[in-house]
Amino acid sequence: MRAKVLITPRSFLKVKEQAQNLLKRYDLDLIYNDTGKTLTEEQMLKMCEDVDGLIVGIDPVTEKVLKNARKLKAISKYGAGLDNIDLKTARELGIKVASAAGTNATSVAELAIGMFFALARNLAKHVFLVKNGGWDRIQGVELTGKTAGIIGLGNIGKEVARLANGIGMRIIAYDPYFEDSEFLKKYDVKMASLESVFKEADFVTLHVPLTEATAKIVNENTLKLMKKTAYIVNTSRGGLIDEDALYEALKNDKIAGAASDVFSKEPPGFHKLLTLDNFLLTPHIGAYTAEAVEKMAIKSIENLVVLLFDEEMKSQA
Ligand SMILES: NC(=O)c1ccc[n+]([C@@H]2O[C@H](COP(=O)([O-])OP(=O)(O)OC[C@H]3O[C@@H](n4cnc5c(N)ncnc54)[C@H](O)[C@@H]3O)[C@@H](O)[C@H]2O)c1
Ligand SMILES: O=C(O)CC[C@@H](O)C(=O)O
Repeated sequence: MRAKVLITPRSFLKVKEQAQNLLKRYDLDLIYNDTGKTLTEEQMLKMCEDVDGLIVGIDPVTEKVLKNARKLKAISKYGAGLDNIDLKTARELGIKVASAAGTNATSVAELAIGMFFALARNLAKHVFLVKNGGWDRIQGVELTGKTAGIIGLGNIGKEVARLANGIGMRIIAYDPYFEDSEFLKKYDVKMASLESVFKEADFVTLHVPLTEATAKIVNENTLKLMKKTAYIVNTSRGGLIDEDALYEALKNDKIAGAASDVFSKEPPGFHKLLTLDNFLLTPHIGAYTAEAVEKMAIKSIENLVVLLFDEEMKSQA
């Protein structure tokens, strides 16, 4: 019987033809999410009910969804973060999971560095000001010579380090699992404690996965360690920040500003952070580039084939 695969990411539709071409040698029925939105748990429950494989974006793959998906054998993440998948239940049910980490590292790192520049030169405020008839100038700061504090030195964190090094920033990083001393030498990165990163960095940037250990890693206590002139950038997951504590720190000018691509609830709807002009935001666009979309699609397809058929993808030549 043909295996059925649900493909949920909205941006996957942009490379649908290429994906179908890659998969044409396999006996698969492909079903797409054509709602134009991230699926809810209710929708996932129904749509996963009779599928053998899943290529998933940030839609919720909860315990309830997994237990209801009786035929599901493989989940291939279209992207890096696995926090939307209940990995413990998947393991218990024998459902295999793979990540496409690395495929969007350049795109996310470029957005993080873009946010450094936008914060340093008040780009959003200046655009708004001039479009509203003003011509005032807000003094900015240079990035050259400033300290980038990278929390999580994986695929994205390393790209941020490479780019920050190119700009002439001093780089410190916290990642207890990092072991590549050659990389540290090449890009002049100094490993530091989490506390030192918060204390010393002019730009703290988050690149850890959302787990029990990292949830609210930015909180009242860690924000208190930061310099009044420092900025925080989050292109990882909303749950890494205690958003109430960030609001208080920004509102009371305890730190200079923050930029976030991600929120604990997406879309955030009305959120008090959105009322602050030292808070920049984007709607989870980190991986939304032509290049990353293609790489995520190809890698998630390759991973699915390995998980479902236990083989490397057959050459398309
Ligand atoms: N905004 C977006 O669209 C977007 C796109 C891609 C990834 N992301 C997020 O970025 C995260 C990182 O992606 P990646 O590709 O770099 O992942 P990765 O797995 O390559 O790197 C994660 C790094 O975090 C480190 N780490 C894990 N737990 C830690 C802890 N408790 N303290 C410090 N370091 C810890 C790991 O050692 C690893 O080096 C993803 O998990 C995802 O949540 C967001
Ligand atoms: O589906 C997307 O576009 C985002 C995926 C991204 O958050 C990731 O974890 O790689």
